[in-house]
Parts: sequence; structure tokens; C-alpha cells
Amino acid sequence: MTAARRIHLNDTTLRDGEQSPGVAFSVAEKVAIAAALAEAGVDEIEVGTPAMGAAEIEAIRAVAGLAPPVRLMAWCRMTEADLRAARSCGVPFVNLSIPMSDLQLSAKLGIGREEALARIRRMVPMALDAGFAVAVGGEDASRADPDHLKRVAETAAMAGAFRLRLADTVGILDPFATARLVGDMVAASDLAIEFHGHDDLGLATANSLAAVRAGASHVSVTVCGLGERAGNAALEEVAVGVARLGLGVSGVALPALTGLAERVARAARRPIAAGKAIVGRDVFTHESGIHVAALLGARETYQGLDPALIGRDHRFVVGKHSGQAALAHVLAERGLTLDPAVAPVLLALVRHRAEAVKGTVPPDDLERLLVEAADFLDREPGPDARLAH
Ligand SMILES: CC(=O)SCCNC(=O)CCNC(=O)[C@H](O)C(C)(C)COP(=O)(O)OP(=O)(O)OC[C@H]1O[C@@H](n2cnc3c(N)ncnc32)[C@H](O)[C@@H]1OP(=O)(O)O
Ligand SMILES: O=C(O)CCC(=O)C(=O)O
Repeated sequence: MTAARRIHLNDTTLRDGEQSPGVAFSVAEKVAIAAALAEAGVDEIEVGTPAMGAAEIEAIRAVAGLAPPVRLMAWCRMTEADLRAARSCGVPFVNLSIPMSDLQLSAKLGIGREEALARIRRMVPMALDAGFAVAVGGEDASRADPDHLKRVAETAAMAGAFRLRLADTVGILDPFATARLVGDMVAASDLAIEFHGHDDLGLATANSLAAVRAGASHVSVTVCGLGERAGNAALEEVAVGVARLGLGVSGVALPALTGLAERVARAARRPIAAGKAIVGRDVFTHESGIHVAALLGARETYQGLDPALIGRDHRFVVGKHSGQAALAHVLAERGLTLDPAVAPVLLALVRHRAEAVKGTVPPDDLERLLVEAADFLDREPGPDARLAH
């Protein structure tokens, strides 16, 4: 039997995640998030950007002081000044970033491809001499010439880097294009390849999983997909996707994901949407009558992802779309029996109530409506067809 493929997640909640507009973690929050990430089993944490100055360096040092059992990495531009700043952070890994596209090389740095390669040749050994393990961050790789990317990989490997990150910085890839890009680079280079996706088209997770299928050994993620603009690939989606799709083993304890998401959401002041995949409040909650009736008999009928995998369970609520089976189930849980003659009247009352409150009908209210429905039938035996339908 062959061992499952190991997929390494680089969590950049504390770096790219914090680049979300208005998000600013305190040192205590950074330390607590890092501890929770380590506890959950991510392999790497990109802790911050030393070039931001003393306070950021202190925060990175505080995280390093935890000595969590994960690789801690600082994000740097590929410059001597950034590298100097990283030296006082106490982390063993640096990601030295340099644009890959001609557009960014020329518009941001005023240099061409040859100078970019020369910087890699100069800076990677300098960082190695400073005692770091070095990854090269290929910013805007998705808009770069593939031939240049291959020269970058070759140059980075020769210079002693252990990995090349391919960043879809502006979030323009789809899964097919991602698989081509990553597959070509994996075939062309012995360097480990990391994919770093952005969610501008809502495709960051899909692209990251396509990258894994195409051979990427590492994926950048953030909790809840926090990050620049529309964000990054969400840790919880990629970790569960890797497991559910049988792509490999990420090492992440899936039941830890909900608590982690809640912690980061609080610190970021960004509430989790009820329908957010994996960690949203309602993603295992069912209201529709047809679904609930089937689920009560056999969970597989409407279950693509077993909630037990992430330490959750199905929840049934009563609302506008409920059917009689759901009502009977909720009432039975309270020791009440739903008389088949009363059921259509109760259903009509439930729909009316759900529309009026624009929400669900809690069990206490359902019990009250049951009494109303029974009273109605007592007053008018033979249910009113208009009410019942
Ligand atoms: C796609 C990404 O997520 S990249 C990461 C983005 N992260 C951040 O920006 C982190 C937060 N940033 C900051 O705190 C600040 O921008 C700092 C401290 C990094 C730099 O601040 P400043 O010195 O005031 O520069 P400023 O932000 O105005 O401009 C960015 C500079 O970085 C340069 N730069 C950008 N990428 C690179 C690179 N890979 N290598 C070298 N220089 C780079 C730009 O050319 C620009 O240089 P200039 O000041 O000579 O014009
Ligand atoms: O160069 C890198 O390390 C990637 C930076 C980044 O966050 C991005 O390009 O989206």
C-alpha cells in the first residue's frame, strides 16, 4: 500500500490575511491565532512582514517565542533591507518575494527579467548565509511568461532556495489554467512548488485544489479566506477539500477548524457568513421539507460532506419550506405527536409565521402553533383547503 501524499499548508492569515482592509491583529491575537493554527496541525505559518517595522517585528518575535511545532516564516521583499529586518524576528524561514511578470517588474521595480534573476542569485545565498531556509515568492506568476518562470525556478534552485511560490496575485486563474501552470512547473523543476491563490473570481479554493492535483506540494491558505481584496484560499475549504476529494493528507485536524474560524473572525472583526462553506452556522442545517423527510430516513440522501468529519452534526429547523415530516420530527423530540388531521393546518400556520418573521419558527413557537391549529380544527372541523395549501 502506498503512503498518502502529504500536502503542506502554509497559513498566511497573520500576513496576507491581515492585509485585508481594516484588519489589524493585536500581538496577543497574533500569538493566540498562531497557537491555534499550530494546535490544528498546519505545517507552516507566514507570521508577518518584518519591513513594517519594530511593532511587527515584536509581534513576529512573540509568535516565535511560543516555539510552536510548525515552520515559522517571515515575508520579505527580495531586498537586503527586508532581509536585515527579518534577522531580528527569530524565525528560521524567509519568503523572499520578487515579481514574475514583466508588468510588475517594470512598473514596480523598473527592472527587467535579467536583473530579477540576478537578484535571486544574490539574495538567496545572502539569506542562506544569514541562517534562513529560503523560499522564493513569485509574485504575479499567473501573468508571467512561462519561460521566465522556468528560468526563475532553475535560478532559485541553483541559488539554494527550497521552494518556489507561484502567486495568482490578482486572482485571474481558473482551475484548468492553474493545473497547466503548476503541472508545467512541477515537470520543469525539482523545487517544491507552492500555489498562492486569490479569490477575485471566487475560484481560490478550486484553483488551489487544481494546483494540488497538478503536483503542487504546498498551498497558501488563510482562515476564512481572509486576505487582500476578495481574499485567499480558505484553510478550512482546502483542508477539507484535500481530505474529501482524496488528494492527500494535510495534517490538519478538521474538527479544529470551526473554533479557529471563530477566533480569527472575532480578531478580524469580520463575522462568518451563515452559509460559509465548512464553518458557517447553517451549512449543515436543513429546512426544506423534501430534504428533511429524506435525511431523517437516510443521511446520505442529502449529505455530500459528513459533518462528523469536522466535529459537527446536522440540524433541522422549521421554516417556510418545511414539510409535515419535519414538523412531526421536531414535535416528537418534545414528546408530542402530530395528528395527521392537524398537520396540514399546522404547516400553513408555520409558513405564515416564517414569512411574517422572515426567519425560522423555533420549537416553542411550533408548540404554540400546534395548539392554534388544533383549536382551529375544533372550531371548523374539516380543514379549510385555502389554509392547508
Ligand atoms: C501581493 C502582496 O501581497 S505583496 C505584500 C504586500 N504587503 C504589504 O504591503 C505589507 C505592508 N506594507 C507596508 O507596511 C509598507 O508598504 C512597507 C513597510 C513594506 C514599505 O513601505 P514604504 O517604504 O513606505 O514603501 P511603499 O509602501 O510606499 O511602496 C512599496 C515599495 O516597495 C517596493 N517593492 C514592492 N515589491 C518589491 C519587491 N518584491 N522587491 C523590492 N521592492 C519591492 C516598491 O517598488 C516600492 O518601492 P519605493 O518605495 O522605492 O517606491
Ligand atoms: O510573493 C509572494 O510571496 C506572494 C505575495 C502575495 O501575497 C501575492 O502575490 O498575492
